[in-house]
Amino acid sequence: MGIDISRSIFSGFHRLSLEERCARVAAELGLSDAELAALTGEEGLGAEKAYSMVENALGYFSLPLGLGLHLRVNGRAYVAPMVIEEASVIAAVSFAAKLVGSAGGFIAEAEPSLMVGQIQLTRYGDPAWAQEHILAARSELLDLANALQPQLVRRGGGAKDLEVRLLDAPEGPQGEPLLVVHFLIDTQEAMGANLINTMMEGVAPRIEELTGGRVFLRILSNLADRRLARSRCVIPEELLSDYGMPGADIAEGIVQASRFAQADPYRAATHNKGIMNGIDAIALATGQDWRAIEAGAHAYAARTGRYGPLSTWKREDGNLVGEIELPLALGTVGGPLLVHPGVKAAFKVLGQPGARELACLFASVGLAQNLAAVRALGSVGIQKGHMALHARSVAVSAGTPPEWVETVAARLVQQGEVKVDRARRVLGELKGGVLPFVSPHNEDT
Ligand SMILES: CC(C)(COP(=O)([O-])OP(=O)([O-])OC[C@H]1O[C@@H](n2cnc3c(N)ncnc32)[C@H](O)[C@@H]1OP(=O)([O-])[O-])[C@@H](O)C(=O)NCCC(=O)NCCSC(=O)C[C@@](C)(O)CC(=O)[O-]
Ligand SMILES: NC(=O)C1=CN([C@@H]2O[C@H](COP(=O)(O)OP(=O)(O)OC[C@H]3O[C@@H](n4cnc5c(N)ncnc54)[C@H](OP(=O)(O)O)[C@@H]3O)[C@@H](O)[C@H]2O)C=CC1
Repeated sequence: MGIDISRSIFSGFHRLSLEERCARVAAELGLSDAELAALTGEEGLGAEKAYSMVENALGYFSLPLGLGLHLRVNGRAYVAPMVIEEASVIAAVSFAAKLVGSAGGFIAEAEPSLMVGQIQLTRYGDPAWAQEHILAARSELLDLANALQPQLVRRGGGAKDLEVRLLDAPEGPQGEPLLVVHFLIDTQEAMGANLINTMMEGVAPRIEELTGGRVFLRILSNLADRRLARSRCVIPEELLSDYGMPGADIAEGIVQASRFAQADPYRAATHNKGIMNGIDAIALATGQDWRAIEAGAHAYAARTGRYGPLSTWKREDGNLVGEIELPLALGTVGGPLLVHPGVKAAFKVLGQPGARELACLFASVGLAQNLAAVRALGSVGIQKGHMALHARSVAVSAGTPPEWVETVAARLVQQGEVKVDRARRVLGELKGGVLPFVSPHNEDT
């Protein structure tokens, strides 16, 4: 199932009330009452399911879920469920997606689901001899690994190759070099950690037999650099004009942000945090292992030995061109995907994508979030858009009743001080009848 973005059915969605949003989403995406209830959290995980998922469970914990809108990737339109506690991220993704959509959308690709399983071998004697013996048994070892996951092999996946790596000992030349066997495993629709770990534990004894060495660790690597996803967008500069500034100036600010991130790891960390704002949020909504995604992304950002940005921006022939590349080990089967009703509903909203299609979408969401942030940072600054939206949570933190939240938030933005103390004062003035009341949903924040 896909949605037709050309009808702009979700334009102005943020101006609707909660009830109107639910009705619109259910109607446009064909959600049943049960699916809608699962998505909104009304019929969520439940204590019993939580009990089966983690240890010492007491219950479950809620976070806001919103929809990233206007996303167009490889010609297909998506509504992206996003779970996040931070204001302005979902607005930013939707904003940038709308902008990129008006220029044709994102073009993305994702590599097959090839992951690395690692086996650490010690006390093997001569490194060249051990390496030779392992490589000579390559077919036997791959067959052994595959015999442990016959279903995966039947689906076209499984262990495809192995490599032997010799690494310098961390203690220096006096230490034994580290010998690490890498199995390259196609995990198909699974993220793959459990599949791989089973294989690594199963083949390790044979590696000990072959070399007379001793195996210690047997585990996947989260640096999933054989499972990269890439997304790209090309935006004519005139589409960028805003805040009374020409598009060329906005594009220049974005390119300067990119140069800054390329030159300075201090900036690159924040640049990538912005990217992960979007990716983590859709990862949570779709039940992914977001720690694995985070670990992979940052390790990849440091692959050259110097931490750098996951995305870059340049100006080319009157266009702004953005590109992102990162490892994305995603699953559409297994784990919480079967258990959590909200995750199942999120997949329905996304049109049941496969793992590689999902990775194309994740990369595009990351690039969209990055575009919105660097566009603001390189022009008017982040606070204008971000603090205006953050003001609503500040108003709630100050104890503002729901019907007054918009009024208090608007006042905080107007006064240029988005703080809880100030919100309490504004609330006091409202209660004392000093300020007029503004109804929610009838004005932009
Ligand atoms: C906040 C905006 C989008 C406003 O921008 P705007 O110009 O007021 O937006 P607009 O009124 O032109 O609306 C355009 C579209 O944006 C969306 N939109 C617009 N407003 C809303 C809203 N209230 N709720 C939901 N969606 C909204 C919405 O999709 C709308 O289209 P429509 O659906 O109406 O046809 C803009 O100022 C912006 O993108 N700012 C950047 C915000 C940002 O990046 N936040 C991330 C958190 S900051 C951070 O943690 C990361 C950082 C910054 O440190 C990373 C880094 O340093 O690189
Ligand atoms: N470092 C890390 O990142 C670690 C992460 N984890 C956790 O591991 C979990 C992910 O491991 P993963 O192995 O993906 O999950 P699962 O253990 O849930 O395995 C996925 C299952 O899906 C089944 N399956 C059905 N259809 C397919 C298909 N088309 N392609 C592939 N598999 C299919 C496979 O079973 P069958 O082939 O038998 O049908 C497989 O057992 C996450 O919960 C993660 O948090 C665990 C340890 C470490």
